Amino acid sequence: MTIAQVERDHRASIETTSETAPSVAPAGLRLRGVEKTFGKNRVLRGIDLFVPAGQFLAIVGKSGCGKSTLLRLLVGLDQQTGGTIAFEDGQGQEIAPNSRIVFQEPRLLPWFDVADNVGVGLGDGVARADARRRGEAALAEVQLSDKAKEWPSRLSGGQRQRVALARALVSRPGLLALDEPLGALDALTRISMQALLARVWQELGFTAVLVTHDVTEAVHLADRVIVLDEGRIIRDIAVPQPHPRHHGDASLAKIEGQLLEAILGER
Ligand SMILES: Nc1ncnc2c1ncn2[C@@H]1O[C@H](COP(=O)(O)OP(=O)(O)OP(=O)(O)O)[C@@H](O)[C@H]1O
Repeated sequence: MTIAQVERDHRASIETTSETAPSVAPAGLRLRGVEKTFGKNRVLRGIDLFVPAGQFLAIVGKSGCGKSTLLRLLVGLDQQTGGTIAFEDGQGQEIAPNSRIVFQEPRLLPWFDVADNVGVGLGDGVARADARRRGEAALAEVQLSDKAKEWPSRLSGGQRQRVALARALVSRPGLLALDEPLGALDALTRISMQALLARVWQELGFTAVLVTHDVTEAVHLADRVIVLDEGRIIRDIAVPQPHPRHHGDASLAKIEGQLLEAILGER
């Protein structure tokens, strides 16, 4: 990978769709008839969806059903070919959201230490010392203060992903999009990262949209799960259980079963 590619990917992960000052208001989402085609490939087919401000939504579905495409539209990394996407605060007033995305790969800059990697999540226009100070504060939120002066190459995969999460959180996003953020981690690290994600979501109150292949992860984290199939929403299931949730909980297992049936087309 060239330096230019690393910088481009990194920029994508800190890019904001907002043209105004960053907002801390959680962003509700309202999608009407959203379509996305690539050439002749109609990937999203008329998505209608309302996500209240502050909700934790998970999107599951078979490989290639359009999950990542939908997520990229939500954070403005790509444009829909039809329909509308609007954002609103908890009172229903339209807002320009401060959106961030975390990818499966942390996409850290190898020539910056950990605190500076987090600080660049604030974008241009923030003094380096201020960005570093706020970066250190965000590192505390992901319990990584002791690694502030470390190089990314010296961290474990789970620690790197916590840095990527801190870089997304440092600007206090109203919408946090998560594209398989735990997909490359081992099972135990995944479980501790799930607990961390649930905690920061509860503490900071942003709207979260998680794309995952793992229905156990979806029901463990989200308070609502939608199933995409060939670019359409075919199931929309609430997960009302309070946090913290426990792996092995029977009521969560039942919802998992319903989701798997929907994904596998058994009903
Ligand atoms: N930039 C692009 N150009 C052309 N086709 C694309 C592009 N991005 C996605 N697609 C196509 O859109 C479809 C959906 O892709 P997407 O990545 O959204 O699926 P997904 O559900 O996230 O899959 P996975 O679970 O395997 O990551 C696929 O057929 C893919 O080839």
